[in-house]
Order: sequence, then structure tokens, then C-alpha cells
Amino acid sequence: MKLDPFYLIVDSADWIERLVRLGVRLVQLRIKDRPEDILQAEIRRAKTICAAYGCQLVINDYWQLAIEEGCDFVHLGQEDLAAADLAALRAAGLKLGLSTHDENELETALAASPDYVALGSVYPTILKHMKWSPQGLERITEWKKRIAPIPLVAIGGLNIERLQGVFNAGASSAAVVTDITLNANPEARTRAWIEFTEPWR
Ligand SMILES: Cc1ncc(COP(=O)(O)OP(=O)(O)O)c(N)n1
Ligand SMILES: Cc1nc(C(=O)O)sc1CCOP(=O)(O)O
Ligand SMILES: [Mg+2]
Repeated sequence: MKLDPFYLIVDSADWIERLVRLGVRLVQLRIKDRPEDILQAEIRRAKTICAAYGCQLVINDYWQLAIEEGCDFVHLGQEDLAAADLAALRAAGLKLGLSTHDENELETALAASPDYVALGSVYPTILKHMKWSPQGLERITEWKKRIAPIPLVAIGGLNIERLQGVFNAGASSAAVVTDITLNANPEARTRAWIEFTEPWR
């Protein structure tokens, strides 16, 4: 499976509406701590927008809702994975991306035959507290060797200036939140990401 090299992660359908129209091809809806009816409405809206613009939508965490809403890609962390019904996910035809942060997590992830493996946090991130030290670029190369031909998503602290190093090290796709959502001009920054990642598309 080929992933788009630019993997946008946002926390609302509003963000998806704002940025996917610019040409984003891979987006994750990552919503935390909202009631189920809101989650369902957000997923529905995100799905409609992504379908209209030919963008692959990935649902973070909420795999049951993703199945119920007819989505086709979920991202799970290791705790999410332990609680998930993989057979149900696969039976519903969902593709699966998995987080990894260390050797043990990589083993667990590979045993689940994921459609991509994410490695983070490559650089320090301000979005969430991480239990692990930043992984660095060498770790990307090591992970790539271990998981090929499964695509590798690099995440954490990424910005445009760091992309060349991340792709040279072996990442298939670069996931990003705050370099775009906290930018003074998220639309311009999104366009810059799309343009910069073009050689890897
Ligand atoms: C592409 C990608 N990689 C990693 C994560 C992190 O997932 P997880 O470890 O489950 O943490 P939360 O995002 O749920 O806080 C991700 N969402 N996407
Ligand atoms: C959601 C997430 N997961 C990570 C992991 O390492 O699993 S790092 C991360 C935050 C990514 O945000 P930013 O691009 O703003 O650093
Ligand atoms: Mg999670």
C-alpha cells in the first residue's frame, strides 16, 4: 500500500473542511474526550468531505464507530489495540495503522499485520506528553529495515524544515499536527507541505 507522504492530523471536521480542499490526500480525525453523538456527527461530516475531495480518512481510536459509520481506515495506539477486536476490524474491511515507540511495541504491532506502522515521537512534541525520549532519525532507518515493505509513518515534532531528513531516513509519510494547526496561516502552511512533499508522492 502506498501512503501519501503528507499525513495531516486534526481534531475536528471543521479543520478537515478548511484544509482538505487544498489538496490534502491523507487525513486523520483525532478527537479526544467528546461524547459519542458528537464523535459520530464529526465522523460523518469528515467522511462526506473526504469523499468529495478524494482524501483518505483515518479515524483515530474509535474503531467501533469507524465500522458503524462505514469508514475504511483506523489508527490505534497500543492500548487501543489491546482492547480492539481485530477480527471484527478486518471482517469490516478496515485498514489499520498502529503506533510504536519501542521494540516491544513494534513486535506487538507487527503481530497484528498493520497496513502502516507509525514511529514517534521523532522530535519533541508539544501536543502531548510522551513517556519516551525523542526517537531521532536513525531510529526511522532502523524501523524501516525492520518493517519493510510495510509503510512507515514518522510523527512528532515535524515541520517542513525537518522533512528532508525524515524521508531520507526512510519514512514513507510524515504526520503532523501543530506545525499546521498552530501556524499563523494554516492554509499557507498546508500548501507548503503539499508542495514540499511532492517528490515523494
Ligand atoms: C499517525 C499516528 N501515529 C501515532 C499516533 C498516536 O496514537 P496513540 O499512541 O494512540 O495516541 P493518541 O493519538 O490516541 O493520543 C497517531 N494518532 N497517529
Ligand atoms: C499524536 C501524536 N502521537 C505521537 C506518537 O509518538 O505516537 S506524537 C503525536 C503528536 C504529533 O503532533 P505534532 O506534529 O504537533 O508534534
Ligand atoms: Mg490512541
